[in-house]
Formats: sequence, structure tokens, C-alpha cells
Amino acid sequence: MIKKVDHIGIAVKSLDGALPFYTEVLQLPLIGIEEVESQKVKVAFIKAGETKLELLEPTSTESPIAKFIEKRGEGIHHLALGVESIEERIREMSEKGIRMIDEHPRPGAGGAEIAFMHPKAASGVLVELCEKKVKKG
Ligand SMILES: C[C@H](C(=O)O)C(=O)SCCNC(=O)CCNC(=O)[C@H](O)C(C)(C)COP(=O)(O)OP(=O)(O)OC[C@H]1O[C@@H](n2cnc3c(N)ncnc32)[C@H](O)[C@@H]1OP(=O)(O)O
Ligand SMILES: [Co+2]
Repeated sequence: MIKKVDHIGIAVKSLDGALPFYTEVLQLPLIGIEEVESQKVKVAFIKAGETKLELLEPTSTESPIAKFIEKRGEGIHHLALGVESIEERIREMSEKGIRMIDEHPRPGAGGAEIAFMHPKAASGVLVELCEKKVKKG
């Protein structure tokens, strides 16, 4: 079911402000930066050994990240677990009575499909299921 911890999401006010700690102080490689409009975020992926850190900057006051920072300040936002056949995983979770935020996968960063579980279902942790769609051809 779960292949790995795909990434750890960290909510930050600005990528420019947060990145130097990870790339200069910790010397972790920056994989890339991209905007995910549907989630109202700009994200920076950083390689951290076998997993990744995902710094998330809100691109609007309506962004879930803006709301999170407003309420709780910057900090760890979500845990993303790498899965295969995400549609089936979502169905499995629903059948187990797990409260899903997403009943169907949504586009995530890096061409992934993602789906969130409600934090109440996971002892207060926002869990993201994430399937990297390998580009065919
Ligand atoms: C694109 C990229 C990718 O990887 O590809 C991403 O990750 S996108 C990442 C950004 N996108 C998302 O996060 C989308 C999924 N998130 C959401 O739908 C929403 O943020 C949400 C439903 C988790 C929370 O919405 P909200 O804050 O308006 O709702 P509420 O205020 O009612 O919060 C409901 C309860 O969840 C708690 N809560 C809210 N956010 C979090 C969080 N990140 N971790 C743990 N608990 C959380 C609140 O404190 C509250 O608990 P209490 O009731 O005890 O006070
Ligand atoms: Co994520």
C-alpha cells in the first residue's frame, strides 16, 4: 500500500526566506520550484536523502497554506505518502471509513496525482496520498 514517505510539507511565508536554511546551511540540493495553481501554492522540492522536503508558499490569502500560517504560523504542514493506484487507495480508505478530503485524485506538483485525508482521521496529521505518474514514451 504505502511505498515510502514521498515528502514532508512545510508551510512557509516565503520560499526566498526559507530556502537558504535548507540549501545553504544544510547543503541540501534544490530539485525545483513550481506553482500549483489549483492548490494556490508555490512549492520548492528539496532532496533530503531518500525523501524530499516540500516548502509551500501561499499564492493567495485563500490558499490553505495562508490559512494554516495565519492560525498556526510556519511549520510542518503535511506528510505525503507515496502510493500506486491512488484511485484504488482512496476507495480502500473510504471503505475503511477514513474521512477523505478528496474523494478523487487532484493534480499535484511534478505531475503527481494527490489526495488528502482529513487530519481528524490521522491523529491530527494532514496526510497526503501521492502517486507519481511516470510519463509514458
Ligand atoms: C501541491 C502539493 C503537492 O504535494 O503536490 C501540496 O502538498 S498542496 C498542499 C496544500 N493543500 C492542502 O492542504 C489541501 C488539503 N487541505 C485542506 O483541505 C484544508 O487545509 C483542511 C481541511 C486540512 C483544513 O481546512 P481548514 O483549516 O479551513 O479547516 P478547519 O479550520 O476546520 O480545520 C479542521 C481541523 O483540522 C486542523 N488542521 C487544519 N490544517 C491542518 C494541518 N495541516 N495539519 C493538522 N491539522 C490541521 C484544524 O486545526 C482543525 O482542527 P480543530 O478542529 O481541532 O481546531
Ligand atoms: Co504535498
